[in-house]
Amino acid sequence: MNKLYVGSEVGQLRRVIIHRPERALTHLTPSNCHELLFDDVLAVKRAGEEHDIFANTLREQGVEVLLLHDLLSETLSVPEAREWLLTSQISDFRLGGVLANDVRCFLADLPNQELASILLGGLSYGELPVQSSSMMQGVHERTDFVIEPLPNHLFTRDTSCWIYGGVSINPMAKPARQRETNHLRAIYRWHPSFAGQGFIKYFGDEERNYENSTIEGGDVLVIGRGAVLIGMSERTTPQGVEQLASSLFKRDEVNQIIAMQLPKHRSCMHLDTVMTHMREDTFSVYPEVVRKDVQCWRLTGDESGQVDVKEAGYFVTAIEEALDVGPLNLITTGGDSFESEREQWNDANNVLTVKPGVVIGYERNVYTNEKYDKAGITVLPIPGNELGRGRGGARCMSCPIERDGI
Ligand SMILES: NC(=O)NCCC[C@H](N)C(=O)O
Repeated sequence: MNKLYVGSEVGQLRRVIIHRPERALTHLTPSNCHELLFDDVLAVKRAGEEHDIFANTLREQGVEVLLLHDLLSETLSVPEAREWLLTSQISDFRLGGVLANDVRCFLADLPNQELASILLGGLSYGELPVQSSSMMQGVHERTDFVIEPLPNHLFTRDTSCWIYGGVSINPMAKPARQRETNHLRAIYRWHPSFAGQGFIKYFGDEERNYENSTIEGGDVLVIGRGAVLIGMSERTTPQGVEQLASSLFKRDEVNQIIAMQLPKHRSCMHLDTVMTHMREDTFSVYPEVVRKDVQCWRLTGDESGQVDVKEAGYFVTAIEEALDVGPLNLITTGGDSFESEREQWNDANNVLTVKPGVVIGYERNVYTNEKYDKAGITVLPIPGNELGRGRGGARCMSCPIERDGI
């Protein structure tokens, strides 16, 4: 077993968790998709095929691919994990004691793969083969959910993120994603690839109300040399950043955090939708958002967990200093202003670097990909006409658990 460690954004990628979307997508409808943070319904079979191409592109680059569905099923074979997941995901507070108990009894008899599929993909009242005495069944339609689907598990980047020798298991900002976190808590606690592997859990492993301290991994860039770049976006709050920072400094895993303020818009819901790292001295940026005047702070601290915050001026200079490189090469979204706005929306800036200067990106972003090519960045193109409707690209769809430093 190799070490669980993510030393950068751009070093050789070695192992990654991704999620092939299946059952959850079959539950997406025009009436519920916006609440579930998708802009449209997807062609389910085609989305799976697109995802298979993504997975194979990673494998061809020598990356070991772990599938979230398999990890969850394997975790469910540990009796304590099964018990914990059934109690926490099908809680009495969520469904009322009577229905929760009936649903848990039904689920407890299912094989691991099938149970994982329902936990990830949801269960409607019409699909529940149990007649409960609970009032809940009486007051709900067949298409209402007993267990809400979690289609955004597709974006494994966000729910947990590895930073050097440990992981943050993230309290998510939006209700549609909050149940995802327990799946990752269970996997990291009980799955044999993780249990007892001696990695650090920086933040989010406790079952408690984290209130406003939310973090999502799309905002966290492990830029290397002990530095971390974090976006404070629609999802990640300054309170969340300070909590994570304190734990990172306490464990002595990080020497500085650069925190950037972002507008609270869906088009830039996470930092990685407007900025990704492609080579040690090269970033992709969407210039409409990643502007010179964004507010930026440098956080430092020590093993007491105390965090010191100072204004850091221009974020590019802060990154150059942290990495001891310069000047940084910023490749902006391609095309005229119409084209670049359209391509950013379709995740042209959200590429996954597999090794320095080699990235996976959606093939549809022709203007931006051309600019990458001209700058000497190799784009391994994947189709994303279906997957992209969830508003995430290759970086969003991957959770690296093992990657070299720079
Ligand atoms: N890192 C990312 O930007 N992830 C994409 C998340 C898309 C998802 N539909 C969401 O709204 O959370």
